[in-house]
Amino acid sequence: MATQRYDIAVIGLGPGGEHVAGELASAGLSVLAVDHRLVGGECPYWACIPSKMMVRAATSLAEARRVPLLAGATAEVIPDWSPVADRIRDEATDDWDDKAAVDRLTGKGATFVRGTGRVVSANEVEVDGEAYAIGRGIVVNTGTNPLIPPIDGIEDVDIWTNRDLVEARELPSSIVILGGGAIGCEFGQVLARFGVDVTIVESGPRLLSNEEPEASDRLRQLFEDEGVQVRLGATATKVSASDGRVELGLDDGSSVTGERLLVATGRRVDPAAAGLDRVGVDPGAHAVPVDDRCRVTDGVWAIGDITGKGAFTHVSMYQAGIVVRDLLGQDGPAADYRALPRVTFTEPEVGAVGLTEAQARDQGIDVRTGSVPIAQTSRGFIQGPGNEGILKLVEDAGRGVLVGATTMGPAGGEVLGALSVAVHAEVPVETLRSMIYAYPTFHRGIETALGDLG
Ligand SMILES: Cc1cc2nc3c(=O)[nH]c(=O)nc-3n(C[C@H](O)[C@H](O)[C@H](O)COP(=O)(O)OP(=O)(O)OC[C@H]3O[C@@H](n4cnc5c(N)ncnc54)[C@H](O)[C@@H]3O)c2cc1C
Ligand SMILES: NC(=O)c1ccc[n+]([C@@H]2O[C@H](COP(=O)([O-])OP(=O)(O)OC[C@H]3O[C@@H](n4cnc5c(N)ncnc54)[C@H](O)[C@@H]3O)[C@@H](O)[C@H]2O)c1
Repeated sequence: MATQRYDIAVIGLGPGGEHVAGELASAGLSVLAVDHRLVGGECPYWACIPSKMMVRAATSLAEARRVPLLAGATAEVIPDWSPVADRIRDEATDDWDDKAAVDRLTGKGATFVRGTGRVVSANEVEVDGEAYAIGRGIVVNTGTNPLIPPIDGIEDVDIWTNRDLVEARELPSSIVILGGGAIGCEFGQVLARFGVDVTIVESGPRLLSNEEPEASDRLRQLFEDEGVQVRLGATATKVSASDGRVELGLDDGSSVTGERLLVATGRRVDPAAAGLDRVGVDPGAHAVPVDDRCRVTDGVWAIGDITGKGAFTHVSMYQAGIVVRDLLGQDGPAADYRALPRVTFTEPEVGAVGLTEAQARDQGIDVRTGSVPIAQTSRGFIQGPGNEGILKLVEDAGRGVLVGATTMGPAGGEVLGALSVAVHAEVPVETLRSMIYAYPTFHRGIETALGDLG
């Protein structure tokens, strides 16, 4: 029997859950906010922020190595992981202490409980066995955990996930990375630039398989030029460890070895762990079904990676805003994922929004594409070393609007901004063609790619 009552329970305080709890408490509702680890979730402590600090450091090494090509001589650039590890501890994670975040949340009036929460019904939750009656709504933002594939021998090997690498004080001399998605590519390039011998093993035919093949192919080439070994279409059949090395056997009979094995093969959603099976969600679901207000059922909302709408912090925050409005009875647009932006922070950055060419064709859209290699633009020419990339547009020719774009190149994630507006607002291609694009910018490549649509 629940003796304590709240208007709202937020189970899991990833970026979106923390926002929902804070906003609703500030609006005067009584809010029970629950997390069994750190307030803020994966993003600030083991994901976006520390990984982008690593990228920042690795990019500075790459730029220093370009000095002889552009600006004279440098003393030898000697990579050292200590400043990165220190920055992650001191500036990003406060040594994995969330006191500041907890204070911020409770300062807004929420009650924070550190524990494992579970939905019991649409008006009751449980935290470590303690029951709470919930009057107005339960919001679930429990995120994901690294997915460990069932490879023969893997349970006997001390594998790394993103969490181990982010916490590492020292780097191994060599590493095998299983998975060539966003995590594998970002970390793989960082580690290679710090002198680690990196092998990426990807079971699919290309890196960043959700993005345009042109981007994947360029990235693979660049990685190989930097000394990263890329094994595509390779399935791991067994793994073992001995003498301080991990050996991964592959389906073609070959094997790869490294001091460490980093598993980056996607994420696992566990609806039942959050009690969502109690309100009708299939416990084996790979994503929690939600409507366009992120409702699972009457009285229960879900946001973030578990909804399968894009495992990004900006999706979690976007959905949080929708749920806050819904719970406060305010008007506002429903969720619309047509112009979902994403950026993989390799160098060059791979920015993308909306549909790829293949996805647009699969939807039966009358597709026209236009593209330009960044090196062929004025700014790319000026940039010289490090100017690799491509800008590609996907047009719905029937409607004369862009439905997708890829901005791979220096500052690719920033160039993406203009094209996110174009896709989101369905700006007519003719209007985009009539604009003035500043010279010589990277985004001016958009004009050239528009001219190439055909
Ligand atoms: C290495 C890496 C790099 C990334 N880089 C980027 C990036 O650059 N940009 C970007 O947009 N995204 C990035 N992401 C993805 C991003 O981290 C997630 O999309 C983001 O954290 C949002 O997740 P979420 O809202 O689902 O919750 P999460 O951040 O996963 O947080 C969920 C919270 O719920 C808690 N929890 C779980 N179960 C329970 C329970 N039963 N009871 C109580 N608490 C519970 C957990 O302790 C956790 O604090 C990256 C991910 C990784 C792994
Ligand atoms: N910059 C960013 O926004 C950013 C950065 C990192 C992670 N993320 C988010 O985190 C999520 C998880 O990242 P991720 O890289 O783990 O997942 P992912 O889904 O992006 O990539 C996983 C890759 O592993 C491969 N794979 C799966 N099983 C395999 C196996 N047994 N052997 C070899 N390869 C295998 C898949 O084919 C896929 O290419 C991403 O979906 C992304 O949304 C975002």
